[in-house]
Amino acid sequence: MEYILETKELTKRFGKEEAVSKLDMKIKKGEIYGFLGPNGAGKTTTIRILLGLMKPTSGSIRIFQENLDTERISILKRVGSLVENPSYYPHLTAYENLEASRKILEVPKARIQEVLNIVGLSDVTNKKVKGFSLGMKQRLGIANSLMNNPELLILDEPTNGLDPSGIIEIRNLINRLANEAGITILISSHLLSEVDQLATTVGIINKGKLIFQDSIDVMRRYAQQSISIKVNDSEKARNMLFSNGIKTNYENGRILLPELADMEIAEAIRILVESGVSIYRVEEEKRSLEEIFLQMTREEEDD
Ligand SMILES: Nc1ncnc2c1ncn2[C@@H]1O[C@H](COP(=O)(O)OP(=O)(O)OP(=O)(O)O)[C@@H](O)[C@H]1O
Repeated sequence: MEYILETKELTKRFGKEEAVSKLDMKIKKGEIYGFLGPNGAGKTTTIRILLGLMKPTSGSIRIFQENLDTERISILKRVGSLVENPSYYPHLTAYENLEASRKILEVPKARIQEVLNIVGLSDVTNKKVKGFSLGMKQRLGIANSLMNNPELLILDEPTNGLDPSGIIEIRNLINRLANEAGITILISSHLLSEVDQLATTVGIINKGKLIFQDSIDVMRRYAQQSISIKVNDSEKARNMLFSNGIKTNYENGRILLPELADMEIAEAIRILVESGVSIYRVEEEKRSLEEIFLQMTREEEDD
């Protein structure tokens, strides 16, 4: 498998603290990779390293199958990025702000109008940025990241602080960039809900470690239902089930059976009834993806 971006044992230490720890990140061409983790997990540090803004302590990075350490300039010409709190000239118009980066990137003037069209800001081309909403500023930031026609776009928390409609606008824009323009996108967020309808693959980072990296469908499978049973004597019930080869979990006063076939559930209930346990409730529980994400990051904390 060829990856457009691949890190090996990427590590960054600040003093004693390991902000990024042996990260093996793999991003395929054309996908939207959701890079998730709670605040302080190491997302921004990772992204800064991927953009060559910070040196890793150890480990390697390959982008477009080339070594970032030695081919930095030629690689970064093909990458677009939006990092936290982009700076603008508030008294300049959207056009003038993009003109400033156009000069640095040495791309044709026509590209400015093109990128403003792509992000849906063409009708405010000549309006001063100081009057823009946060969502418009983020879209301008994305327009700016597209100036060099990138093959890989790296967006650090592009929906942070936006209201629900702003989040949807950015989401639609990112979808179009991936599906119509074929750009590979890495998008970070501390909220799964912001990327779960967008990302094809998710990488979850917690305390500097990548604790999950797979397709969103695999993650969804974790969200499958379990059966929760409320009984009068849960210890006895769990022991009875265990001695019959059925492992259970215990949560909030309820016994949780994993994903089982109907016949197996029936068998479990029969065992309980025959051993004299009173059953008060049998319910199906479906965890949301968000709950799974929280649980994954919480379990690590308990270590
Ligand atoms: N320049 C630095 N010097 C020292 N420590 C740092 C530096 N930059 C980041 N850290 C630490 O590294 C850890 C990871 O921070 P990072 O900003 O990468 O997390 P994050 O996942 O991006 O979180 P957020 O969503 O809050 O930005 C934190 O504990 C942070 O305090």
